Amino acid sequence: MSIQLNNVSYTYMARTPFEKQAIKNINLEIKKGEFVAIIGHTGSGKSTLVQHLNGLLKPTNGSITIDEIVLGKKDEKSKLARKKVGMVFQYPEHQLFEETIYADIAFGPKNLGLGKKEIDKRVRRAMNFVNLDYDMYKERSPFQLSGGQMRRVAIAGVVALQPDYLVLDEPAAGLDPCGRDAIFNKIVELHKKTGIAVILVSHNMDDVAKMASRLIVMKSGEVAVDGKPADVFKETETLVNTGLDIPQIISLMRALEKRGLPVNTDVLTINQAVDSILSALRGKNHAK
Ligand SMILES: Nc1ncnc2c1ncn2[C@@H]1O[C@H](COP(=O)(O)OP(=O)(O)OP(=O)(O)O)[C@@H](O)[C@H]1O
Repeated sequence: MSIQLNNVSYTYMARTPFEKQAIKNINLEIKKGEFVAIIGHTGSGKSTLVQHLNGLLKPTNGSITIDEIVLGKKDEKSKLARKKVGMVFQYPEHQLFEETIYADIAFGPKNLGLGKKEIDKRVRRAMNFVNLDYDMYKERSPFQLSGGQMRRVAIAGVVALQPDYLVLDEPAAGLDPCGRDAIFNKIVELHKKTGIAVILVSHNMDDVAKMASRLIVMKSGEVAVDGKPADVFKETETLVNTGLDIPQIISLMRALEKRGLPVNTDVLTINQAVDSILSALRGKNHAK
């Protein structure tokens, strides 16, 4: 079970004087259950790429399959396959439009043709998931909420669809550090609890290093590197050429290693770094 992109290219305003090729010859497979981050400089083609994953954009060349169903045909199978992919756009709160939070979250499940009982169950679960108290918030207008809360309602609306693949395009853009952490913790929790595949677009290496088990680095519309975070961060030259920084935690570990402390430079989290530094220091003390 996977989403496959076979030699996918996309050109905006094709065959006009303004045409712009945004992605070129992309071959990728994203399997069910993966946590993939797509990272790259602004304009590298990340948003264009992910808008292909649920058939929102149709490739100028190449093809996309979801669980072996080819997208783009107007048949029932293709429509059902697209519904397996939930999409949270940049600034999703701009897409809230119903009068109540309940109605906004229920909108997608209603469109799936689900019954009232099932819709209610999903709305409750989705609100609970994003930490919005059902009884307190269900009748409120989404437009009376803070930016972070509006964002949570928008994410709940996609979660309520119970997709197999969840695509999030910069879901924490514009939020303060607390809001960012809250959103990212929820995404990680959802992934762990349900096994949903997460495809997360980000500019920020530090954010994705902690969460994703695979990084896809985009440069000028192409995939520059694709692999496990620790392996991707070893491609320092490519990353620098791509305009990306390696995570600060890895820079720190490399600096310590250069100064003679035998630390593990593959660590991705603060806890791993602390453990590695402590054990390197203990080793040094033993050697004395
Ligand atoms: N609607 C559009 N019409 C014309 N060109 C576009 C359009 N959307 C994007 N582009 C161009 O396609 C290229 C890739 O854009 P895209 O938005 O996919 O990049 P991105 O990596 O997601 O950037 P960002 O991080 O800034 O969101 C850019 O050169 C951009 O200017």
